[in-house]
Amino acid sequence: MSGHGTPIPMISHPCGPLVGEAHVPGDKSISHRSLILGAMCIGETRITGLLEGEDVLDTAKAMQAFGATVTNHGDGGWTVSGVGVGGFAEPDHVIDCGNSGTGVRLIMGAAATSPITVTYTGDASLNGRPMGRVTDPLALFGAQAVGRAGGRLPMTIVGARAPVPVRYVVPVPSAQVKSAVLLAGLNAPGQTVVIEKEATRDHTERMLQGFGATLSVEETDEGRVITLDGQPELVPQTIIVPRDPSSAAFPVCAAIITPGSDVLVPNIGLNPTRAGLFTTLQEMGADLVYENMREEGGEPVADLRARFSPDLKGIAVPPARAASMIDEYPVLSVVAAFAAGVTDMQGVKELRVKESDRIDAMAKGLRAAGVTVDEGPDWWKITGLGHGKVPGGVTVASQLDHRIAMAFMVMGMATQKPMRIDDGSPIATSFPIFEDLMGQLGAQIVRENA
Ligand SMILES: O=C(O)C1=C[C@@H](OP(=O)(O)O)[C@@H](O)[C@H](O)C1
Ligand SMILES: C=C(OP(=O)(O)O)C(=O)O
Repeated sequence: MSGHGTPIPMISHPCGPLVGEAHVPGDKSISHRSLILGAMCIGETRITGLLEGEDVLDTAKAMQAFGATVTNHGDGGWTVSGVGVGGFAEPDHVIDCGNSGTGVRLIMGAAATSPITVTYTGDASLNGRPMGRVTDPLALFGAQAVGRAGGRLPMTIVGARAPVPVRYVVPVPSAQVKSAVLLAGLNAPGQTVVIEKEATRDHTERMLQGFGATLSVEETDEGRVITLDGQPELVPQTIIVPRDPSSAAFPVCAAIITPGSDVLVPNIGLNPTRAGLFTTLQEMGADLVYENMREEGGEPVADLRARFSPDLKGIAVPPARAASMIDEYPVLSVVAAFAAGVTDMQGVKELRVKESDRIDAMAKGLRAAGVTVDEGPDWWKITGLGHGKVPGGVTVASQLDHRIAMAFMVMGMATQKPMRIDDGSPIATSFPIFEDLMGQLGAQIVRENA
């Protein structure tokens, strides 16, 4: 859906200890991919634990527009009856991906090597984000894109009639770009090769292999070289979506900064391409432990136990870790405000092209709340004030960005005065049960005018 309707202002009041279990929803990245790959098989893919957030529901609608049958059976159980690789029909309406960069970029890739013409749009946030990073490699396959200035949505892509395989070095660390190229490569003959200099989340590679594609990954001096054999017959799967580490970040960070807290977040995937925040928090001195470490579906999984951490210290976050925690910097910057000393985050220019410019959005709110933030094009530094010393007491613009909205709601749990956001409605894109879940732990988040 484009836009988020009426804004929902929310206030987070300083609260007592957060205690209990936090069952966060399914992984957003894996949910999108389950629907898209399910639509590219002949036969029925079964999915349990799908994230039923707006971003993923928009992808489900898009898959239907391409001819797949997507059915919600309740309780997170979904099926997708696909149309096969190269089987996408031309949609008879514009594909609206709402707020979702992942949704639109992966779908553009999946559709670009079929002989169909598709027009894409989104909300004001998505329509401001760069799409050239995807349409440039799609042009190499033979797809032609016409969008607004600067490669922005709304945009029409005329799919390649006779796609050719591609060898592409991804110029920015982006799993969305890598995935768009691999999904386009599915319907090109021969081998498509994607090279990434920095490893990004590898769900597409793992899931393509799981769906029966022939795909290899080689670590070379050039980077990670991913080779995909085109035009496979994908085989429908049964997928259990793990819980989202990027959503787990919010109750974990809230517990770490709120005195007396003890929160268990069960069943969180710790794929190394996603778990950078948790390592960073441990290096800052957080009382965060992995309990019940195990393997599920070939991925490391643990229950995360986070307790109030009185002796947090600022650290330099290694730039090489950025991709593995890219969506977690907003909430990390909140934790940094409660630490002693400086938290230095380098190599993070991708933060400036997310749902908002996340460095700018966080810096504005943190500064208004009494915290010193220094920033440059691809870095920022937070000078922490320590526990109990962060003033708060301000309203922040969430800028159609769910992670900004949730980060400031977490902050308000431990500031001296409440934190208010002008609009909490974007939270529903990735974490629709956020308010209830945090409320059950003891948070006091209230909707204004409710
Ligand atoms: O591939 C994915 O599922 C995602 C990749 C990341 O984006 P980029 O590829 O733009 O870094 C991340 O920020 C997004 O939330 C999900
Ligand atoms: C960046 C994000 O999502 P997307 O790019 O899919 O909009 C996110 O969820 O933090």
